[in-house]
Amino acid sequence: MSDLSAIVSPQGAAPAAAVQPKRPLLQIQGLEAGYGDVQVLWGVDLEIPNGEITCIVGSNGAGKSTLLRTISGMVRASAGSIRFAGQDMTGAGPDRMLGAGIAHVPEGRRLFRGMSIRDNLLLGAYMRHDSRADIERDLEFVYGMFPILKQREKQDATTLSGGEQQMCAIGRGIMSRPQLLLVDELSLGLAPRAVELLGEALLEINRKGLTIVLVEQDVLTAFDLASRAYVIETGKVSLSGSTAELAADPRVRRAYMGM
Ligand SMILES: Nc1ncnc2c1ncn2[C@@H]1O[C@H](COP(=O)(O)OP(=O)(O)OP(=O)(O)O)[C@@H](O)[C@H]1O
Repeated sequence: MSDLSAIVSPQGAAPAAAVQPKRPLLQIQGLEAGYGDVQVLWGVDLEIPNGEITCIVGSNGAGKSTLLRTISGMVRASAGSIRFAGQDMTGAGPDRMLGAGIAHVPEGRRLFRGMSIRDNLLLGAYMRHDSRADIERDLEFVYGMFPILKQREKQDATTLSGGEQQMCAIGRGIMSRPQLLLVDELSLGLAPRAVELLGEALLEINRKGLTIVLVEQDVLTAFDLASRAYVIETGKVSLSGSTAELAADPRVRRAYMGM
């Protein structure tokens, strides 16, 4: 496998080993956002520590995907602030967010039909200005992580199984050399074995220094992977803490873990 410190440190930032685990990479304050006249997020405060996996859980329609879309600039905030890697990014659109180091793996994967796996992966690198050799090296890193993608690289990406499409979508995110990877619904519609493989891959890239925010309906999967969690209810943060604390909280167990 190639050296991921190069992938997760796009602007010459400190390599993984030097990352301070508790320093917030992303800070959100009073975030409000929605679609037209429909407000979805109501004053969300969030801190994502550098080097960790943080999960966001909550019921259907709570606003989890909207929160990720607002962080990656696809939905514009109507109030509040977004600070990423020490810079004020409030109001930035998707290209600026991606350029700053935020990659978004959207719900439903959204791979491009009629395009090969390789070309879908290369699309993730479209904002990069570094050499072809660097991009090829990162492609080999993704192929090392998910060998099935290499074996099928010329195949139309949308003919892959759901789990393989999720690998391709995560790989496309990694191809932008992010500092922060947002993953919306890792496990939705996938077989348990696929979820296990994808979870192992996320843990591995996190161990190499990549900070991850995971939106996940399956709270047990989310708590297995993440060290911290936020619970979102009707567009507001209702609870937050370590996943160990929240997994022991009767409110979380009753509402989200069926216990
Ligand atoms: N593109 C859109 N246009 C208008 N309303 C939207 C749009 N996307 C989401 N919504 C609405 O915003 C609210 C929050 O949706 P969102 O997808 O963020 O929730 P979620 O917590 O991710 O839920 P789910 O797990 O069901 O996707 C819902 O009421 C939803 O109908």
